Amino acid sequence: EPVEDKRALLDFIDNIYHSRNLNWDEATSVCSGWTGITCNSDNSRVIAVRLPAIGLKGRIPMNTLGRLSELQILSLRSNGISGPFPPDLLNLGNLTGLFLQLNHLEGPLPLDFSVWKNLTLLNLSDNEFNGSIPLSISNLTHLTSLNLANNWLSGDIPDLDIPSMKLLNLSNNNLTGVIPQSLLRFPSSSFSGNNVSQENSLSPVMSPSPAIEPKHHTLRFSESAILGITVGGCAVVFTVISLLLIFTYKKEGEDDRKTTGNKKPGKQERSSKNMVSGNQDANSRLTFFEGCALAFDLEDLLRASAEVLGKGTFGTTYKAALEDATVVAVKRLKEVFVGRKDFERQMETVGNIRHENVAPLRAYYYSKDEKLIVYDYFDQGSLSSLLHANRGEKRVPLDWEIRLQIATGAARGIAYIHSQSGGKFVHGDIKASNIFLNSQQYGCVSDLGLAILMNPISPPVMRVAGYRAPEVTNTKKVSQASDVYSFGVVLLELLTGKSPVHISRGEEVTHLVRWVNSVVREEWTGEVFDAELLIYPNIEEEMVSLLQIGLSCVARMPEERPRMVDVVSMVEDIRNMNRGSSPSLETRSLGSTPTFTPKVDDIGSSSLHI
Ligand SMILES: Nc1ncnc2c1ncn2[C@@H]1O[C@H](COP(=O)(O)OP(=O)(O)OP(=O)(O)O)[C@@H](O)[C@H]1O
Repeated sequence: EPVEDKRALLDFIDNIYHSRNLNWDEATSVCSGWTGITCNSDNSRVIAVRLPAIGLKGRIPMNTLGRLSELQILSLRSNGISGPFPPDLLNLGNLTGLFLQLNHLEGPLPLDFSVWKNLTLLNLSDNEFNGSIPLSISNLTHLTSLNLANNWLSGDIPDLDIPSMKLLNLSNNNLTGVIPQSLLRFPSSSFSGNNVSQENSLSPVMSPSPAIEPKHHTLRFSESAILGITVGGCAVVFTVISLLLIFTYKKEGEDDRKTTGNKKPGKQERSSKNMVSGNQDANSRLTFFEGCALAFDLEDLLRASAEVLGKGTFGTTYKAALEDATVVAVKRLKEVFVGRKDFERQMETVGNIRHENVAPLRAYYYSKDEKLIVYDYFDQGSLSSLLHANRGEKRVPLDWEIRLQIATGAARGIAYIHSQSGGKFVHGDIKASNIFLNSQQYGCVSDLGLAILMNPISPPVMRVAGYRAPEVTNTKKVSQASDVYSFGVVLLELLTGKSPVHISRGEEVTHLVRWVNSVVREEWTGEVFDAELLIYPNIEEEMVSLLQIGLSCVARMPEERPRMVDVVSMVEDIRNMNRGSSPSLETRSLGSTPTFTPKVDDIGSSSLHI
């Protein structure tokens, strides 16, 4: 526990106004989930403070943050910090990233930037800084990105000859004179909104730039173009999250411009963005859940690099990489059926569900045009991709141990979900693409509670239909029993390696539940298991046990399915049973499940023969 750093942080937060509550409790460890705080690997020092859009107002108190001498990243963007450049920050000699954009800082920039010799990312844009750009910035030999746009900086642009610099934005200031030769590799947009020229330079025409364009420039794509890309299922990296929000911004920005006569367009855009991302406008902001260590705002999402992960029933999901290296999954919901109140109520319920086998909902955003939800990003992919992707030569088999852990974890997660809201909560969309691996490599369920927000008459696509219980004819009819059915299909998928609806023998479409039932009836049980599993010794009995559980879950009549808590103990018993004495394979039948006996009519009375 870095006691000194903790004290410094408490001194900081106790002495500055902030409208969003933080979970910085003196009684808890600063390194164990304090919002926006990251410690080093042995928890001896705080190395990152990220507090964007928490409604900070006023000056940064003296002798507070400056005591965090090992700090590498400081992000206080999108707040209402005012006054001169905080002198305290000059003590942070180990900073690699400093993000103070979108505040109300004023006066000159610090004269000597050499104190931050390790700085790679510097963003002081969208403030009210004036005076000239200090030449000492050129001493920052590791700098890769410099953004001073939308300030009131004046005078000549100094010769910032920094070979590592890939991104430069000095636009919308009052800079004059000639662009130095060393900066001509950057696009003209880096200097727009100033009174600068390229005259007198050796090359009269801008040379093609090897530098990366600032990401927010991609805002000029049209929504329809992006939707086209999305529908095309393209997985190339785009800066598209920004586009999800552009209409909201555009509208407000336009209104702003109509009502003010300011000739600095950048600043007007800024204020409209602030209104959306700040905390004042309760109607359109990202709402975070208690205990969430993530700290970013819409502004950050706007700038994020985003990759389309896939398009599902409820919308499109993106992997968004924020400037500070935080990676999240953002789901853009389409056709939300309910109004704001119901949506928020459901989000609050879901957001407060915390269990190691339930993917935590981190934040949501609701406006008339956009509904977004933010989750942690799971970098191993979903159970669906683990099972079905790369079935060719490059395939890494999903071993039995992990499959059993996925089943156990997901079952526990669903059982926990069912215990919420007075034992009435329904997931509504259990399927392999909504199950991920948690840090212990157990299953973890995501996307809970979305089904009832969506249009109840949307027809299920075939992929989804395979998981849907027979009685669910529209999304309003989902129930805990239908979750159990869907989980049963997931178990069958885990065991067979086959999708719930798959093509077999050429064109013929096979429904997994029917296929497994018929193979079992024919007493060819051994045929159902994924060939990948057959290489593991001594797991037949466990596979058969899991198959029994799966088949009991997919019973046709809802009342004949086990409850999820029973499923959990049955799945857990598979391992317990194996450790103790267990009946031999020959003597076990489908009807011998310890805690639940499925009806013979549904699954047949035949013994399982391998
Ligand atoms: N938090 C996440 N981390 C990593 N990948 C994710 C995350 N959430 C979703 N995905 C993946 O993104 C893709 C699209 O997900 P999405 O939830 O939009 O659709 P789906 O799960 O296929 O269908 P549905 O919308 O019906 O649940 C899927 O492959 C899913 O596994």
